[in-house]
Amino acid sequence: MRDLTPLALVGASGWLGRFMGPALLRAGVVGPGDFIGLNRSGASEAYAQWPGLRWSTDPEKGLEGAGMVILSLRPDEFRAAPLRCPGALVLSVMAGVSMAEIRERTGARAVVRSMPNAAMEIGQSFSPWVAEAEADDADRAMVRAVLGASGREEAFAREADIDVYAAICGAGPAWAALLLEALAAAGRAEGLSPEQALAAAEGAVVGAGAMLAGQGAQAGAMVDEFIAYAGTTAAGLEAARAAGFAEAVAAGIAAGTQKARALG
Ligand SMILES: NC(=O)C1=CN([C@@H]2O[C@H](COP(=O)(O)OP(=O)(O)OC[C@H]3O[C@@H](n4cnc5c(N)ncnc54)[C@H](O)[C@@H]3O)[C@@H](O)[C@H]2O)C=CC1
Ligand SMILES: O=C(O)[C@@H]1CCC=N1
Repeated sequence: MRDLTPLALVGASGWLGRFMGPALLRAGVVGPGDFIGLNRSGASEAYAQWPGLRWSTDPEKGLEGAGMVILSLRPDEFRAAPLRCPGALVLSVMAGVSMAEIRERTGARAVVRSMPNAAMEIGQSFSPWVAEAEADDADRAMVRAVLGASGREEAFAREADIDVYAAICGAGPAWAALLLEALAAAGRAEGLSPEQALAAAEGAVVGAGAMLAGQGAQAGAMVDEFIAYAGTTAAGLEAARAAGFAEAVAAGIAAGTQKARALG
């Protein structure tokens, strides 16, 4: 079977990388001897429990012989650096950089794109991914293992959809934070102290998030049930709808999707 090691993580000390790398090592997806961390600023503290890891600031040397390369750097950084890794399986988490461009710039054997999110920090990212036809079963299994070490992964078919995934899933924690913050601000406006408002908003968002796990298909029915109840929740939901709640979210997702498309 083809050897996908060593695995090189470019951007290993970045926002996502410093959680993704340690998660891979903890889960044993790769052994410490088969991991190469690449980062311009060197090793992050997040890797302190693996003192013998191979680190490089030089992509030319760091990527030499890599069986798999994860690209977790920003699109403009990717475009500015020579990141050649001919023959490697490349998994990119970059927004907006197409498979075709990644293949051309890296010389990859096969390219996979994913859109994880910052919940990688707690091993709770939802990470949809799409693979080129060139990726074989072993490549796909490795991608599942890599992304699965930081949460839940799910394959999808059309690369074009990844820009929408960027707007919804990539930004996932930001959307929940925005809702929490808006709830807290509204609580303050209704007379709660800042502390009370934050505790109330956090409690509502966190508890609801846990309750909705695996229940996405029921969300519409749940809203209908609350509306039919005709109590305080219904009053709130109806006023928010009338004020353009759905339109505001749709505008946000359209803008995020557009931005991802424009990066390409
Ligand atoms: N932060 C997030 O919530 C999400 C980010 N993404 C995508 O993930 C990618 C990485 O994002 P972040 O971790 O937020 O970025 P970041 O800016 O925190 O990390 C990128 C790291 O790559 C390093 N780097 C840049 N060029 C390099 C090079 N040539 N060689 C070695 N290291 C290099 C930088 O020093 C930095 O530490 C981006 O393309 C972004 O679109 C996707 C989903 C969510
Ligand atoms: O905000 C960003 O550009 C990155 C990519 C998708 C989510 N976060």
